[in-house]
This record gives sequence, structure tokens and C-alpha cells, in this order.
Amino acid sequence: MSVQERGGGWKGHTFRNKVASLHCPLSSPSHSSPRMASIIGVSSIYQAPTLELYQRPNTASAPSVRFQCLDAKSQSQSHFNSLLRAHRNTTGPGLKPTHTFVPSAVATPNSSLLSEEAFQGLARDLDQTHDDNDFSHVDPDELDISKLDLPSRLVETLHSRGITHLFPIQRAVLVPALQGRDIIARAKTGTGKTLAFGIPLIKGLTEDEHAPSHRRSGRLPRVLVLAPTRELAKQVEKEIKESAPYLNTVCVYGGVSYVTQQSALSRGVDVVVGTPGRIIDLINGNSLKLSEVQYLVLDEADQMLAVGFEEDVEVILENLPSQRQSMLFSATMPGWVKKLARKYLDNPLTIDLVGDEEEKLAEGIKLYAIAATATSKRTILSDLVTVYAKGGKTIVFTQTKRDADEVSLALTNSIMSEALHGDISQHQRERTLNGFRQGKFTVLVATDVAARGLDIPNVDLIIHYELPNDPETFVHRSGRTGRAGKQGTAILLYTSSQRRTVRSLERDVGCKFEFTSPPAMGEVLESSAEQVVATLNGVHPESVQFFTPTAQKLIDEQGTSALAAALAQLSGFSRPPSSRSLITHEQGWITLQLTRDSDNRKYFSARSVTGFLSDVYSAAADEVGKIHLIADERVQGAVFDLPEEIAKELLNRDIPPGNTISKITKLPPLQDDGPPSDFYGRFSDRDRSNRRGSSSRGGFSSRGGSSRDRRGFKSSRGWDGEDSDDDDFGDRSRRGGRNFKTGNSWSRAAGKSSGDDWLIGGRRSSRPSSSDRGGFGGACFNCGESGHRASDCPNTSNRRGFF
Ligand SMILES: Nc1ncnc2c1ncn2[C@@H]1O[C@H](COP(=O)(O)OP(=O)(O)OP(=O)(O)O)[C@@H](O)[C@H]1O
Repeated sequence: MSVQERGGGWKGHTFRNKVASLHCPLSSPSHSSPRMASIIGVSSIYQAPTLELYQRPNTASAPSVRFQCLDAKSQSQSHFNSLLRAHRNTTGPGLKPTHTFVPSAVATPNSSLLSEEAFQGLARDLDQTHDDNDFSHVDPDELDISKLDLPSRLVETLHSRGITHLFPIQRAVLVPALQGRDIIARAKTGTGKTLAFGIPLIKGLTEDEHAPSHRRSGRLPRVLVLAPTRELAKQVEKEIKESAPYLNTVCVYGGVSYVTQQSALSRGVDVVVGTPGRIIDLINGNSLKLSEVQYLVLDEADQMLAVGFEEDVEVILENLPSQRQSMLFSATMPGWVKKLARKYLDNPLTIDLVGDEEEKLAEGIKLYAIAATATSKRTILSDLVTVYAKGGKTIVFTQTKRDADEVSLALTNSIMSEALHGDISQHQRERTLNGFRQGKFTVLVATDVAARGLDIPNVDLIIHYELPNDPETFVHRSGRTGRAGKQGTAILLYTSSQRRTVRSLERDVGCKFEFTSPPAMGEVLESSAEQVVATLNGVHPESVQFFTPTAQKLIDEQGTSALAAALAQLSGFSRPPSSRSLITHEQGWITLQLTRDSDNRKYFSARSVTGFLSDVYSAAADEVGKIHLIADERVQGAVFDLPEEIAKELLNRDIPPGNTISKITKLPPLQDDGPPSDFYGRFSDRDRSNRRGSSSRGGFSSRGGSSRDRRGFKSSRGWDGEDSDDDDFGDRSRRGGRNFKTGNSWSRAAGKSSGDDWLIGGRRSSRPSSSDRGGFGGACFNCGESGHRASDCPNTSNRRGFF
């Protein structure tokens, strides 16, 4: 412990290796200004900052500061008080408090608390005190829930759930919440926000519990938690119930009968968790009375806005007693949430564990980006699951309900999978989520309604089957893995015309993707075999005995190939995997590479490839699929797809000298995107919705409201028409609430409508093929001009000897 005197004031206290730095001297005579004394850092959250300005008698200047430490542990408090006494002794006796203020504080990601004034003052004042702000070492005792004076029943149940130490957001919220402060908080996904408000609420209710009025039947709720979706509400209920089974917690949400909820409420309740729509219905039906609510929690407040609950939320808040404590959790702070905080929260403390930190994702999530086309996505999906999830749980996010159904159906051939979206009945959703939680199936294909808040333990892999609507959605989707400090993987599938959007996503989210290719067949086979081997451990020893004699016989006869055959059969590869394009991943295609000697300075384009093919083997020119130029200035070359049989034949043909053609197993770096539109026949998303018979809405819809995202794009989901899943997970749509849809503009900006790769000479080309036209569509391989083959090249002077 040290007190440093500098220049008539004091600069900082080191307290049990942590720093409570108080910035003095207070040079301004106007000591009523909070700016005069700023707490620049408090390492222990137990030292909730109350700042008192002291005025020396008979002097108009140099007021002193007292920093009051409100600590859960009296020992710490008394230590700190002696520190303050020491300080007072150095500055003289007779100080009188003139002004007390409790600064709004902001907890930084390293879990220190900084006053807002201090934040502002930091840039101005922080000079040589950097070392003082190293808060990295936190006394483990401060996190140990058995040492925090929590009710023993709560500690026991938390322990039985494997929860022994607080997570940072819980640590940061606990003391101010116990002091009764209103709180606005934000932390990364999966970091334990539910218990951050849950633990102080449960403590408050548990201590009250012995009051007779709090045990009587028919008692009114003292806690109200508002959640934007039914699933989130149920999850909060589950977390509170599991942590405090002795309290009566009731969850109310739409889509199910009122009767059960009404009778649960009438029996007496401590905590009500629910979606705003159903809560209002129950208030109107006189089944829910909020007159005794002491604690309000608004979970995922910004999502309330996104799903159109803002009016309902305000109506509910108007109905609450004004004497209450409120906590608001929100990932972002749109205007409405700020307004809500100003109007309904009392001098809230802001606890922000994300701050300006660039990386908005929880640590431990490894990110990959893989280029794919609409067609190839389907083909590679099961390979991605096989290789990256390794038999664990995967959530695949689609934009539309229809895609969720279709993708799930397509996957079911190889991997057990279920869809989850707003068109599925509430009961079925619950069955699906329970089945997924329990591992009855391993792949959940969901629309964005499942992105926020859902806590499914041990999800190993997230696949963004389509680009998310906005960076926040990306963070929330990805945050379904890597929860509670675990590791996870998220893969973003994008079309080549979306590459720039992927780069913007990196900037916006502050993350880095590893750009990689879909798994090669060898990796898929290897992972499949590993997973099959892992399942062998689950075979009962008695069953093994039955098969041992046959196994022995097979090994004697065939050696290891017998076991290999069994593994191949169990992996679903009883037949060898057919060849697959490296570009589109379609089966039955082979990707070849053509390179031209670098001393040949002629212009090389995709048309040069078709020209080459028609000269060497015209069937290949007719059948060629995608062509991509190699992105290496030193190499004149391209990769292209051919049907398997044609490719084999081409490889047997003689080719002009100076050229090399080969089958490749890995793509070289390819030149970046072509035009951002696909005029070669893949359905753009707009086309796709028309194809499905969706009534085109003739542009972007915002159904009852519009807002702008931070790029200034008008919010709407645009193309998805009625198929988009704008969350029926709450009760909003039934109540006719306004439906703000954020951000599809972002994916529009992402080139969502444009879709496919640059395709020249493609077999899906809407342009007539060379045979249709009876002419030649490629460029002459000799002179580079279109309309003729190299063999017919009129530019004889340019003709190479070969022809
Ligand atoms: N202190 C703790 N120790 C161990 N596990 C914890 C602790 N606190 C919470 N958990 C577990 O961590 C998981 C994630 O918690 P929670 O769902 O509250 O996260 P969240 O921050 O609300 O996430 P999201 O932003 O995605 O909604 C839950 O399974 C929860 O039981």
C-alpha cells in the first residue's frame, strides 16, 4: 500500500496490488465540479466509487478528495479506510464534506471501473500512471462465489451446476446491483449476462423470503424480466429456476394457451419472465399485476426494438412502480434504447465490457471464410460439418425459412438435422431445441431468430450459410459457439462477389477470417473415419464378443483391408467418392489447370481458354464449366471445370507446345471478382424468390417502420419477401406490433442479389453455346480475337508453327 504525494496533491494509491488512483490536485477553485476529482481507475469492483469532495476550512482552493470504498469484505474496507485516514493526515485535519457525488461508472474490459468523468479526463490527465492501471491480476477470492456473502442456498445450487466463480460481467454488476443502482450493461456473447442480473436479484429475493408476505400463496411478482423472444424468455426462466429452485419463477410468452400461465400466476409468484406481448395481454386480462415489482430487467433491449416491441415495452414500464431497481442489457445502444434509459432508469451505472474493443466476438471463436456458390454451398455443407464439427453440434444459419427447411432436408440424407424458424409451432420449436440440446440430432438449421440469446451448451460449429444482415447479427450468430469460455468455430460462406463485404465485416466486427477452401475429399474421408472410430468406443463389450470370431476370420483372410472396408461402410463411403469440381464442388466434374509459358506475352483471358479447348478438343470447349484466371502476375493461366469423362479425354490429347494442362487437387489463388451481377443463369436472390412464387414486393419493405443502420442503409429485408424470418418468436406479429427489420440492406450491399461467381463459357450460361450459334464463342488462342478458332486464325503472321 502506498500513498504518493506529488506537487501538493496525491496521484494514486496502490491497494493490495491493485490501484485506486485518485487524480489530484484539484486546481480549480470551483470544487463543485465533478471534473475536479476524477477516479481514474479502481481495480476491485468491490470498491464501488462514491466520491466526496472535501473543503479545507478557511480556504477557497485545493479541496481534498475522499474516496469511499464500499466493499463486500469488511477487511478490505477497513484497509482502505486506513489508507484514506493516512491521506487525510497528510492533507490536514478538519476537512468537511461539501459535495458528494456518485459518478456514473464504466467498467472496462479488464473489469476495472472508471467513472465517465474519468474516461473524459483520462486523455487529459493520464500521464505517468500507466503502470497503475494494470488490472490484469484479480484476486481469485473476489470471484469465488462462496466468499461473496451470497445466500448459502444460492451458492449450493450454483455449485451443483458447476458454477463456482463469477464471470467478469457478473463480477462487474454484482456490487452496484446489490447497492440498488440502476444499471446499463453490455458484454460479449456467452459471457454469462443472465446470471449477472440473476445473482443479485436472487440474493435480494432470498433475503426477503422469510417475510410472511413473500411466502403467501397468490403473492405478486417482485421481479419482472422482459425478453424479446420466447426462447430467450424460457432460457432466462431456466437459468433462474436452476439457480434458485426455491423461488417461484413463471415464464409467460405467446403461442401457447393462457390458462396454464394464468393459473401459475394466481398461485403466487416471485419472478415473472416473459415477452412483452403476452405480458400486456395478461395485464389487460387482470391475471398479472405489477404493483409489487421491485426489480425490472430488460434483456436484449435493442432486440426489442428490432422485433417491434418498443411500444409494448414502454406500456409495461409505465405500469411499474416508480420505486424499483432497473437493469438494462443491450448489445447496442440505438436511440430508442437510450431514450428508454433516460426516461425509465435512475442515474444508471454503465458497465461496458465490450467498449471500443475492436474484437466484438468472444475469445476462442476461430473464424473461417470459404468462397462458394449457391449450388456448391449445399454440396459442401455436410463436408464442413464432418470436418469442422467432428461429430459435435452445429448450427447453420440461413436467411429464409424456406432455405432453413430445404437445407435441413438436404442434409438429412447424410447427417441428422432439424430446422428451426418462426413458422414452426411453439411446441415443435421446444421439442427441436430440446432434441438438439440433448444431442438427439447434431445439426440445427435456423433462421436468425435463433441467433440471439439462445444458450445451447457445446455448440462446436456455426455456419453462416448466407451472409448475415449486419455485423451485429454476425456477432450474435457466431456467439452461439465459444460460450462460457469454451472454444468454437464459425465459418462464413460467401460468393466471390461478396468478398468485399466480407472484408467490411472484418473491419466492423474487428475480427480476422482465415480464408480457406472447402475441405478436400481426403480430409472429409479422414474426419469421417475418425468419427466412426470414436463411435466404436460406444459399442457394448457383449456385442463385441458376438462379432469377434467373424472379425478374427476376416483379419486372417484379408488383413487390415477387412477393417478398412468396415470403416468405409460405416462412414457412408461404400462406393468411392465421385470426382468433384474444386470450383463449384459439384459431383462428376474435374478441375483442370492450364498455364501458358511466361515468355508468351499474348493477352491471356478466359476466352483464351475456350479458344485453346476448341483447338485441342472441341467437345471440351462446348462442355467447359467455370473458368477462373489465376491471380499471379507471373503465371498466365486459368483453372476450369470439365465433366469427368471429357477431362480424362482432354488430358490424353496432344496440346500446343508452351502450354501445360493438369488435373489439380487444390485451387491456386484466383483473380478477384468479376462483375457483381450474375447473368449466367444462377438465380439471383430476387429471381429465386420469384421462382418460388413469392409475391415480389417490388422493392424493399419495412412493414410499419423504417430505420437506418449505421451505414445509412434503409432497414428492410428486401428480397426475402414473406419468406424471411423476421421473428415470430415473440408475440409481436400476432399483436400487430410494429415490425422494424434491420439491415438486409447490408447484405444487399454485400452483393446478395448478385450471387454467383464470374462464369465465362459456362455450361449454365444463358448465352447460346458455340454449338447453338453454330459459331465459335471463345477467343482465338493464337491472336486473342474472338469469333474464330486458332486453326482458322486469319492473322497468319501471328500464327504459331504448331497450327
Ligand atoms: N460463472 C459461471 N461459471 C460457469 N458457467 C457460467 C457462469 N455464468 C454463466 N455460465 C454459463 O455460461 C453460459 C452462457 O451464459 P448466458 O446465456 O447468460 O450468456 P449471455 O452473455 O447472456 O450470452 P448471449 O449474449 O449470447 O445471450 C450458460 O450456459 C451459463 O449457465
